[in-house]
Amino acid sequence: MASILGFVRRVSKIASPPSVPKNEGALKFGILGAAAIGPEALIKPARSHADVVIYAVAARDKARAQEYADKHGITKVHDSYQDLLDDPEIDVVYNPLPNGLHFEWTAKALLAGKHVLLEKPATDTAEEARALFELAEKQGRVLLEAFHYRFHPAIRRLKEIILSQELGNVKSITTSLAIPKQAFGDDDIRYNHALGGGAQMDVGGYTLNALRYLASPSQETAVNPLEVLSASSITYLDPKIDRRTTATFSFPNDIVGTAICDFQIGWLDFLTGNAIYASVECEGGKIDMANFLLPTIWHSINVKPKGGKVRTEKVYTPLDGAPGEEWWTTYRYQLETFVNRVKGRDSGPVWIEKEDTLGNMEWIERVYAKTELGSRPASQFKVPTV
Ligand SMILES: NC(=O)C1=CN([C@@H]2O[C@H](COP(=O)(O)OP(=O)(O)OC[C@H]3O[C@@H](n4cnc5c(N)ncnc54)[C@H](OP(=O)(O)O)[C@@H]3O)[C@@H](O)[C@H]2O)C=CC1
Ligand SMILES: O=C1OC[C@@H](O)[C@H](O)[C@H]1O
Repeated sequence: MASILGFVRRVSKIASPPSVPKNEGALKFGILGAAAIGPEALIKPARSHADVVIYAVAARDKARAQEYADKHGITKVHDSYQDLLDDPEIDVVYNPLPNGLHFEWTAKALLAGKHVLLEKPATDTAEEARALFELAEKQGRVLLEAFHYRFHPAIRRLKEIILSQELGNVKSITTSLAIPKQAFGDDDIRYNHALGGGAQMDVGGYTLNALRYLASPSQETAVNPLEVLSASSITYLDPKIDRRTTATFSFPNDIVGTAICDFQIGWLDFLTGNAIYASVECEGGKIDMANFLLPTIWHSINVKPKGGKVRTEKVYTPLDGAPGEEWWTTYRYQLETFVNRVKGRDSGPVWIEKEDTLGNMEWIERVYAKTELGSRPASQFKVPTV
């Protein structure tokens, strides 16, 4: 009963988070594109953050941007993406454009002197991601690839249990992120090769990132695989667009990792726990985490010692006493840390470092090399010398 009440309380607060008065000097964010993900990933989380104002939006069609602004209480509507970047009032740019446009518009935002919260995957290629981080360093600006799930205390607790060696050494890890069939129409950006589509680019970025994080020997870092052992895809609409990819990797310390991503699983599989999970096989038993992606809604971490009793843990607030509420989404935790970084405050232990992003992009490309679908096309945009 208590857990049902907790679920209802969290879900209603996620849907309608409380608003707080804004501080003087709050960061002004501008959003590129009237993106579907904007409200969940930034606009709603910002309501409860005193140092964040969602100030401006621009879309290719101004009427669409105006509609988005009216709906979400955004003050300023710009005529174009570039106009938004040229607005001196804006401190931070949120880039939720299609993957194939991440490189160009993040580079332009950094060149305009903005900090950037960049949707995953960072770019189409590792080389592009490296160029963005080099530019961010030159410009002295914060750049974060928004792997939001890493900021939630639940995934950190899973990692802590692994590192405690309670069940001994890790032998293998499987991560899965699958979306029900009807979620995306055939015209979705995810099925568009020129825009950087494909399951491995999208949901597969998380499953790879989670493998790299859970296989690493320390709480704060991710480790790169040694090799893609096998990879196979089911394509859809376009011979280069994977709607499902399964890849296995060897990792240091004799760990084998399997990452499964899919845009089209059946509802029954989705609703019965076969869609979003991380499963860690250790010498002395198994640890399963259901819903590592959006744990605020609901999750469970089941620790199953061989021949022993199963223990279930659920973690909604940081165990180290850092700020957090049980209804904070992964995006809200991420925003807290991002703002602290931009403001030059102590931002705590969690961050997606440059090398983490570069590793993810490199190994996404290696999976596409193994399946022979090939990397997504690099941007034509050339970063001017600064
Ligand atoms: N962190 C997370 O949980 C999630 C992250 N994402 C990531 O966010 C990004 C956007 O995803 P999502 O919001 O679902 O996508 P949308 O389909 O809503 O597209 C985002 C925006 O892209 C703009 N756009 C610019 N050029 C094009 C073009 N040629 N074709 C189509 N759209 C274009 C549109 O802007 P305009 O309004 O100007 O027309 C649109 O609003 C992706 O990188 C995705 O991986 C997505 C979902 C969840
Ligand atoms: O969180 C997510 O879930 C659904 C995906 O397609 C999306 O792009 C991703 O970021």
